[in-house]
Amino acid sequence: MLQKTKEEEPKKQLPMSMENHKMTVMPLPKGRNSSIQAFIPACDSTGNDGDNNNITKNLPFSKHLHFDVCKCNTTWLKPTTSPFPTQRGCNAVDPFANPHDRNYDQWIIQHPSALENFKEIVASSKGKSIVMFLDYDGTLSPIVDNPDRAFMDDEMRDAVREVASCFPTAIVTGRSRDKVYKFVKLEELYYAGSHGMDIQGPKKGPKFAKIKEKAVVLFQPASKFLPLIREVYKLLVERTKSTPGAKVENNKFCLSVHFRCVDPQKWSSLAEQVNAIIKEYPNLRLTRGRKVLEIRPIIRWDKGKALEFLLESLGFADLHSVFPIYIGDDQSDEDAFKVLQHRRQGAGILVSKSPKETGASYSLREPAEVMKFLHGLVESNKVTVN
Ligand SMILES: O=P(O)(O)OC[C@H]1O[C@H](O[C@H]2O[C@H](CO)[C@@H](O)[C@H](O)[C@H]2O)[C@H](O)[C@@H](O)[C@@H]1O
Repeated sequence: MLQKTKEEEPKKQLPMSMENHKMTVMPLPKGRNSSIQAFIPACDSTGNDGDNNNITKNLPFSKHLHFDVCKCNTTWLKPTTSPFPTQRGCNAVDPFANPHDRNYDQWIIQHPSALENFKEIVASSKGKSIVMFLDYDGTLSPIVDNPDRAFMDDEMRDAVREVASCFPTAIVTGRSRDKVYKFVKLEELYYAGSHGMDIQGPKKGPKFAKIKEKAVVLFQPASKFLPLIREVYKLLVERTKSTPGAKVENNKFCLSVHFRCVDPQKWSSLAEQVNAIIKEYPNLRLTRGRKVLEIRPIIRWDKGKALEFLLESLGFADLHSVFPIYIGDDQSDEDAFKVLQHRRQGAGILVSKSPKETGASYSLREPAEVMKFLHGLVESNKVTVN
């Protein structure tokens, strides 16, 4: 049964153009069991760790060819011209590789390394203003068992600080804004917490000429859901406490139920518990991340909408003069990749070591590569400026 939901319009003090952004109702998964299954990740035969639920084998090559930057079909035959050495060298397919590697090798042709194609990305951004969007978990910090200890190291912080000194930079995360700020600790950034439902501009005034000072003070399109979220948080804590390892995280406008430390035999019953609660609340919906179930208000506001909102608020609505770069690792980041695909603008970069169905044009394997990429951008900006 498709759940009938009320269409919720965020109350706005929005830029005029945002008023045209239609909210659409997200259909919830059909049927009890199918919805539960939809949220239970399974390890695949290639030995992936179960985070990557969208692993697809033998992806059709034409599926995600919405590249803003030129990606000639034959570039993979050439050795890399990137200044960055990578683990995999060039992208040529090895016909004798084992099936898992072959899947990766095919996938990487569609989503080539942002490091190996660094010059291409920079060339595409030439004459345009880069705006950086960075997810947090799995992108700036490694995935760890305890979400309260997902610290970002100082080297990464320096890299983000430097990038933010060159380009407007936003952290876009499922975490609460306060919590991610405690991890990142940089005042000069934009923060979009709770999957973009809690946006705040930099505490330190941005120095970019084009940006109106404090263009975004605070934007919280889901604020009226706050009492509901608090209520459901308590319920979830109460009802999941019998499942060892389960952890409920309050992300202010959304909630996370972590099952990374839960015995896989108990994943299904945990998902049933969560699902049963969500069924009682038609104004909430369930999505899935890396070993986490995410409970959010029904409004169609996500990381993609947050990206559009920030671009417009920053005065960067003009498609031709702006080059947004979005880096993220999780399912929720796909909403932002889709926006870039749709606008045929900028570059979406997925952080993943294994093939995943994605709307991102490029890939990076892990946070360490994200850091190299950020350093590269800073260096290339110095060359441009000087
Ligand atoms: O949008 P993000 O910044 O990627 O946030 C998505 C979720 O990230 C966090 O959970 C993930 O990272 C944890 C720490 O490494 C890990 O233990 C967990 O399994 C991952 O799903 C965060 O704790 C969640 O609330 C966010 O929804």
